[in-house]
Amino acid sequence: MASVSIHPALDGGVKPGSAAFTGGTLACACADRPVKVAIKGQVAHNHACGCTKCWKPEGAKFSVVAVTAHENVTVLENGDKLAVVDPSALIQRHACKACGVHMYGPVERDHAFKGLDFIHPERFQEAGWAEPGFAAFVSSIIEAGVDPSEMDSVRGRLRELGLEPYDCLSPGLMDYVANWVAKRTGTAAR
Ligand SMILES: N[C@@H](CCC(=O)N[C@@H](CSCO)C(=O)NCC(=O)O)C(=O)O
Ligand SMILES: [Zn+2]
Ligand SMILES: [Zn+2]
Repeated sequence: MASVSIHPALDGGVKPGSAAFTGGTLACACADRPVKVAIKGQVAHNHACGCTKCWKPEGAKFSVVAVTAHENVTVLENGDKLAVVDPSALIQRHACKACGVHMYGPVERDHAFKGLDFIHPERFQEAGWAEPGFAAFVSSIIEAGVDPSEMDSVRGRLRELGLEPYDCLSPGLMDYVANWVAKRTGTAAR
């Protein structure tokens, strides 16, 4: 039986990134006047995300999403096509109004991720972006309509691809967020 599809860029195996990648240009899916956004440097914390809020290509169960510092993000072309998907969300996802691709999503609110922008490296016109290292918000794919009976095969396939499945973020990132809160409340050990 064919294995369950996770994402078209991952189904054939996770392609390792290149140490020589110094950034590139993200392009939306429009043939006419595509939105282009320059990203300086390699991306960080790349992961597959099963949440309903991240942009996914048609038919994909997961998105591929990473972060970069906001200062590394520059809208190059056709920025007039961008609109914020959900102004009340932590991540201010700027999407192309014509094709729906999310181009960058800054976190501006007081939060552990403030100053970071979420981007979708599969939209880079260049190869070499750092590969995803884990899968986040896996149970959330049920919210998008996946049958709960499929979850064992989804988690099994993610493990086969080397993407450990978590139902929130990875333990390292969850610890980072919790310690940011502990520092705020004065209870942090260090
Ligand atoms: N079950 C919800 C989860 C949505 C969610 O919390 N998403 C995470 C991960 S996005 C990339 O890692 C998050 O941090 N969201 C903040 C935001 O969306 O602003 C669902 O599936 O909708
Ligand atoms: Zn577009
Ligand atoms: Zn997400």
